Amino acid sequence: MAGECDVVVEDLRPVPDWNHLAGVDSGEFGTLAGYSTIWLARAVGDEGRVLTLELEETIAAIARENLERAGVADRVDVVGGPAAQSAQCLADTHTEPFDLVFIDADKPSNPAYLAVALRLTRPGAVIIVDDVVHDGAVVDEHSDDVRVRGVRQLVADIAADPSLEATAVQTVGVKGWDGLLILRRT
Ligand SMILES: C[S@@+](CC[C@H](N)C(=O)[O-])C[C@H]1O[C@@H](n2cnc3c(N)ncnc32)[C@H](O)[C@@H]1O
Repeated sequence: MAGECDVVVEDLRPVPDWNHLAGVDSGEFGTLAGYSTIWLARAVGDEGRVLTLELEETIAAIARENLERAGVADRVDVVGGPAAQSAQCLADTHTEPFDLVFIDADKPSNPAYLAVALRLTRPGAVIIVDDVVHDGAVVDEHSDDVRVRGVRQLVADIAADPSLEATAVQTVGVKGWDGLLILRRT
């Protein structure tokens, strides 16, 4: 690997060899303690793989422990570092596409995550983005909330891409972390 990928691969841990993957594979932006990762890992089954990207190495370590406890660590790779950079490295160096991507990291980066997720998936794949309603704040086109602006740009990018079908679903939330966007590559 060369250039920016050196930082991810050498400073953190090796990006796994995704060329061996078979069956259903999922990617995740934003791991935290691994709660959603465990659901993804159970969903992909014995033959599937999950790659999850987490900025903070200390948090990634907690997620790995939880994945061990849940009995799914053998099918998950937690990669520490900035998700956009790690995903870009994967897109540049591996061809194996994901069947499903879950985007749930820093919200201002949502447009960048969508762009690289499209490089890591093939037609028919599903991409899910969490927290896209923000208690209704996303309808305010003048909002200076960077999370809202990230979601609004994401939605605009999706609307401008005729190869994508998407819908947003409201969910119940009390802290402004609500709403799911589900999109499918046609
Ligand atoms: C909402 S939490 C993820 C929750 C998790 N997906 C779940 O549902 O259980 C967001 C996570 O994204 C991580 N994060 C924030 N900025 C990031 C970045 N630039 N790259 C990767 N991860 C990032 C945070 O450290 C945090 O752990």
